[in-house]
This record gives sequence, C-alpha cells and structure tokens, in this order.
Amino acid sequence: MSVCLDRVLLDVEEPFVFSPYHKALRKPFDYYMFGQNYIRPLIDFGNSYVGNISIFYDIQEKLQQGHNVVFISNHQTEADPAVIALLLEMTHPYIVENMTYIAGDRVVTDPLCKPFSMGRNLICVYSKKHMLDVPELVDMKRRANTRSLKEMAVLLRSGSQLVWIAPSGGRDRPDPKTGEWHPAPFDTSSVDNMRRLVEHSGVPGHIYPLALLCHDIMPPPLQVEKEIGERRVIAFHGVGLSIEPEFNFNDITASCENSEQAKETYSQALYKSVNDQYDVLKSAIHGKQGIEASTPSISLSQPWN
Ligand SMILES: O=P(O)(O)OC[C@H](O)CO
Repeated sequence: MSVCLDRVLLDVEEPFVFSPYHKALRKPFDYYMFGQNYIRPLIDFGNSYVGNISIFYDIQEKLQQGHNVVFISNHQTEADPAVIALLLEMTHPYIVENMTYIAGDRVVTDPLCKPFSMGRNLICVYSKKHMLDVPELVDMKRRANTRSLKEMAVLLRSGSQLVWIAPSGGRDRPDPKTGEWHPAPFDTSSVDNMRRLVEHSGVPGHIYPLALLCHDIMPPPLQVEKEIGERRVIAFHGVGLSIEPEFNFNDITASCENSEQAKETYSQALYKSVNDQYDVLKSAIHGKQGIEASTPSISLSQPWN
C-alpha cells in the first residue's frame, strides 16, 4: 500500500503524460510488477478458473510466426489487465507481458489508476461513451483518437502484436432490476474498425472472443460517472478468464446479404460467445461448481496448480 501511495504522490508532483502508444515502464521502477503485486492478494486462486487454456498455446505460436492476434473482450474492472496477466503468468508470460490494451482516457488521467496503467502497453483513446461529457473537448478528443488509430495501424503492420479491446467502451454493470452482472453490449462499429485494421495490416491476423469475470475484486460504481475520482472498493474473490477459438469474419458472415448485416452478425456472434463463456465462469465461481462447470466447448482449469 505504501508503494502505491508513493507512486500516486510522485505523479501528483510530476504528472506523467501518456503518449498515444505507451510502452510499459519496466525500468528504473517496474510498474508492471508493481501492478501484479498489488492485485495478486485480491485473487482467490483456489476459486479462480481459466477456460480453454490450450488456445493460448496456439496464440503464442501464431505470435511467434509474426501473426497479429486480437482479443475482443468484456471489461469489468480497472484491474482487468492485471487479472489476465496473473491468471496466465505461470503458463504464458510472453503473452501477458507483450499484450497491448486499448485504454480509455479515465485510466490514464485518474491519479489512482495512472501508476497501474504505466506498467502496461497501451493505445490510448477517448471512450465514445464519454466523448460528449465536455462539449469544448469533443474536437480535441476526436483528433486524438485519429492519432491513436494511426499508431495502432503502424503497430499492427509490424506484426506479432497482441491487442485487447473492449468494444462496449466501458465496464460492465449489474442489471438494475436483478442485480445480475452481464457483459455490456458491444459497439458494432468498434468491432468492425478493429477487424478492418487487422485485415489491412499486411500480415495474417486472428480475432478471438475473450470473457472476464472479476467485478467482485474491484467493482465499478453502479452508474457510469462523468467525474474522475470514483470511490474504490476492493475485495478478495475468485476470478475467471475464458477464450474460444478464432472467429473468422468470412465464415461467420457467409450468408449475410450486405456489409451492414455482416458487421452486425460478426459483432453479435462475438458478443454471444463472450456471454456464453461468462455464464460458464459464473457457474464455476459464483455457483461454486468449479471445474465441473466445464462444457463441451469450454474446458476450465487452474493452470497455476
Ligand atoms: O465507468 P466506465 O464504464 O466508463 O469505465 C471507464 C474505464 O474504461 C475504466 O476502465
């Protein structure tokens, strides 16, 4: 905790400004390990699961062959990057240390979040959800997003890139009536922009649906807040991560009649997969079924055991 306060105070004295493409700061202070070490004690590993770990081995091979890989994911907490990295650090250190996250402006401006963000590779964007919060800033935000998209295109052209994006544009929230958590709907145009960037990169690319269940360890405020500086609550709990095989755009949209229908069909297919995987993780973690919650298409394991 004192290391965390030190880092927050250091940033208050001399604020760090993120560039559109930020590389994880590992020296002289290792912000990546700082994030790992802070989030690790919040995870109940005995009640945490990974779905389809074998797919991560295929992904590692693809990256080594120079291919690009994109994870289309739901988003639950500011700790998502650390949760992914902690669940895979024993089996896939290369994947987790080299992943680039598409990060919204809140995690690179909130003083409490910044030290954690400094330890990750990021493409920084202004979230669509918060685009109109301050009318005078809309133009600046749009220009910044264009710059970030260009950085992303350059990155993907270099190959061997692994990118995580949450096309909902923000964190999942519980249903106000039932209190149940579900992945927030995907923005079809965000999915499509990402897909086209991958296709136009000049190297083979692969898109996978990824589900995360970790809201218990650091839940967001129940409503989306405009102001920076939300109240943080942390807890010790089981978490989950799951992946399904690559979703090929041409295969999934073969029977679509036009490009608009194809974009929608592809985004919905990814979203359905994320929901299906989320439900399996929920049965394992909240339903206390553990490994028994596995299905024919989602095989749960605890790869740290
Ligand atoms: O509160 P939200 O849903 O707008 O989330 C904002 C950021 O993405 C936090 O990571």
